[in-house]
Amino acid sequence: LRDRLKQKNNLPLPPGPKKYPFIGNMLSIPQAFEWETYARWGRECGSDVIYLEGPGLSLIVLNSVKSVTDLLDKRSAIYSSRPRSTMVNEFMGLSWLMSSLPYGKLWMERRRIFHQRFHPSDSAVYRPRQLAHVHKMLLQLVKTPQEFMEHIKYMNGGLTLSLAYGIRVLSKNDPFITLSERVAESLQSLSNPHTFLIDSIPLIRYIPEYFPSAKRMAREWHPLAARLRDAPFAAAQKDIVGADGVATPSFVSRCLENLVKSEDDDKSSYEIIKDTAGVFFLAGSGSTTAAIYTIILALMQSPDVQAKAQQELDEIVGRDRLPDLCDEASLPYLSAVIKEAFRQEPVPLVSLPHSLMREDEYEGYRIPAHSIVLGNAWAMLHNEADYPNPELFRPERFLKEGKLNNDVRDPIAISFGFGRRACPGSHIALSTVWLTTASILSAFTIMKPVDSDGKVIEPSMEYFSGVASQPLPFKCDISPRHSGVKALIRGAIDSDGEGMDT
Ligand code: HEM
Repeated sequence: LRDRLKQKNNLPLPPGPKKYPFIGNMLSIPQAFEWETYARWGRECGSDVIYLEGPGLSLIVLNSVKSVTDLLDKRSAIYSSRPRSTMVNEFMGLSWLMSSLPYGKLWMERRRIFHQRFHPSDSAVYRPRQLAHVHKMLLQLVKTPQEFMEHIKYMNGGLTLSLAYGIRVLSKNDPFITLSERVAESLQSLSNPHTFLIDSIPLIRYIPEYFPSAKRMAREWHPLAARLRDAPFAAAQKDIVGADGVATPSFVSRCLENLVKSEDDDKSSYEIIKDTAGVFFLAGSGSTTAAIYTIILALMQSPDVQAKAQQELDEIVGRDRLPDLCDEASLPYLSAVIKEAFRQEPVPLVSLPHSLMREDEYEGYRIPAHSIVLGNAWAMLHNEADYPNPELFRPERFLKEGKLNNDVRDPIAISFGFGRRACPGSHIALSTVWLTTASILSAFTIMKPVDSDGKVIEPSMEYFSGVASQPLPFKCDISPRHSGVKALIRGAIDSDGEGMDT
């Protein structure tokens, strides 16, 4: 063993951009849109695995599907921890969040209960509520189409709150939605190495005054994170023991019922349920909303793509009903549109940071223990070899003879992360994205708005640079495709009826 370790220690580190004494690469890593720089450095070094360093920090960026599969998937037993973060755990008070827990018992307990209660095969639990929330959102689009971004955000927030806690949101200014938005904002910088650098200075936790921004974070974000975990859980518990004793079924209600049945009164069981519901709510709404905004923007920019998707919907679904999840397999063009949107603008451009649990060796390079490992989804999804002319929005690249072409790499397999830490909510996210896109396209036309002089207003196409990539607010003209749209939506809402409560 000693010989082997010695051998590994003699191996070179993977290549990377020029490093300076003491500070390594820290001055050259951009504060924003770093995925494009990582991809360029990879090309310049002729390697899909690059190494960057800073004081107390070693960072590995994986720019190819091969390296991600070899390391994060096949060696996930050692690549599945998360870096310990003073920023997230102590300043922000998010040490309970499953997505930042290190690999180990606490993470496994939470991940297990998530899978048990939201198993992909269990769509009967969430499908009725997805339909009900999407239909409600469609009606809002008829009434105030200019507020489409707000309606989509409320639909996703309402759906996750309903599934996790059985809580119904207010149609405006909902305190829980505002809370989750603020906590999500605080997490936006999480995959940028500058955040890790602050984490890598061990004394920082004792001197928060030294960093004014850290002090502000500690003061503002800590109570918000605690409220996010406690307040909706308390509301759900109150509902369960409410006046009529009838609670809306939810993740929390089912888990608590189970505890009562099993007479398991252990405090830690409550904590696991509370933490898991909290991460479901926080991780579930923002990223799905971001994906839908991207699709709407792409469809507005490509009227010909939109027209083809609508033609397919008219042929298969018709105009007498709204789409349902069971239509998905019959609508390959629409599936290709969604794949192309995930490819062109992946929601997390760089996956959440993984942490290597012990030293490793890959293709003749040494990967130091505790390295932070980032999968650069943007580089993989903009790779010319898999996706020629990657800058173009072209759903046809996924089709052959009118069917989905399985020979083209599926962007969905890259967009939701890797190995044991891959997104556990991907099936809910994908079905919500699909149903929302199909329903909006079947009922509405999305166009660029015009100003008072009749001039088309072009979107800036600018994106917010953070963990979840989302277009900056943009305007769009959404109008019903035919005169029967409102009645169709009202009919769907009437038949959902209990959907809100199943
Ligand atoms: C379009 C929407 C979504 C995208 C693109 C997305 C993507 C991701 C990615 C890339 C990761 C990190 C994976 C890694 O570390 O390799 C992740 C983690 C996670 N996601 Fe999602 N996600 C989405 C929606 C959701 C939804 C709807 C939920 C919950 C219902 C959810 C729950 C989680 C959780 C709990 C984690 C942390 C997993 C862990 O650390 O073990 N996500 N997601």
